[in-house]
Amino acid sequence: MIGVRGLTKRYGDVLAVDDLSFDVEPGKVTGFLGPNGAGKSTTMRVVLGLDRPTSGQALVNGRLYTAFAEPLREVGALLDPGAAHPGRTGRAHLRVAARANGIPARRVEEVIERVGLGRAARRRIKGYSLGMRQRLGIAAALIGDPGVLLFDEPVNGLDLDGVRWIRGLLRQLADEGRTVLVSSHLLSEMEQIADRLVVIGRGRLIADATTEQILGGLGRLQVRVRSPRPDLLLAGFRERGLVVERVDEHELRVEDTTAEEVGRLAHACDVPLQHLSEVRQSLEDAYVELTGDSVEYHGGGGEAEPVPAGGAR
Ligand SMILES: Nc1ncnc2c1ncn2[C@@H]1O[C@H](COP(=O)(O)OP(=O)(O)OP(=O)(O)O)[C@@H](O)[C@H]1O
Repeated sequence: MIGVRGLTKRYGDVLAVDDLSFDVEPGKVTGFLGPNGAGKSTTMRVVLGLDRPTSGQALVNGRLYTAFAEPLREVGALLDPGAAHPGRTGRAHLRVAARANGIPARRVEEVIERVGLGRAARRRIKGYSLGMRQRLGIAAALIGDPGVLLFDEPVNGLDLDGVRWIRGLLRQLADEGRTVLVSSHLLSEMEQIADRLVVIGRGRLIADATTEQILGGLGRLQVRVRSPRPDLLLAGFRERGLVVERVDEHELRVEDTTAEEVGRLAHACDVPLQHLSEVRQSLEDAYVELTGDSVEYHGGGGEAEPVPAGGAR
């Protein structure tokens, strides 16, 4: 169990995490979703005692990380897969971590097997592919058999096999009753992995619910309508409080309604239609809209421009 309470973290002028509160429960994969710079890594670092909060706190099983005598037995984390000493073998790297935490050496062999590192464990880390480094990082996270696990962007840069393997592993770890928090900036990835989602932007909580609830609330229905008299339709729809946008000379897009409703209104306005269809906004578009005001930088074709306070786009 992880409990984040009123967590705020400032780095000088940068407010990385802003009064953030959420819980991560055992037995589920919880996705920690947000655009780049949203504050996911900072939050994870505070949970792991690697950064001090400016205010508020993050507890693991009701205690501060720094209060654990043998923290690797409580919490395991994959933060930076490049952190291992390149001259060591994978096995030696894991043995050092085990010894430092009073964990028996046989556990090293168990985790090597669990992550499928196999014979690569005998080789020096500098020769590892990204996928092997990732497996080694996960082996290190699992070494103390912890009940709480944090993975920061674990599928970044992996090929499809690696991505599938990580998905399967996260599911198994949750099914074993562990608390699993996994961060990503990709909704499409989280959709396939997470039971619950904690969505943040600019350090603030945007949504905290089951993946199903969040996805169900995204992707609004829009109606495309073509007519030789779009001006009349536009005025008629707006009069009835509908949100309408002009797509081109003859086509309008009406938000949050149904084709039936639009057809009825067009008939009431006595305007002929040439086309009427319902389109669901894509989840990616909806996610960008949801977190849009909170994105730290928006690409503007050339140099990225910082967004002024207030989040104007
Ligand atoms: N040590 C630091 N010093 C100064 N600013 C920092 C530091 N660490 C993070 N930040 C800033 O805090 C904000 C949140 O960063 P963080 O890395 O937590 O976001 P993130 O959601 O993990 O993003 P990403 O997906 O890009 O890793 C950013 O504006 C970042 O530049």
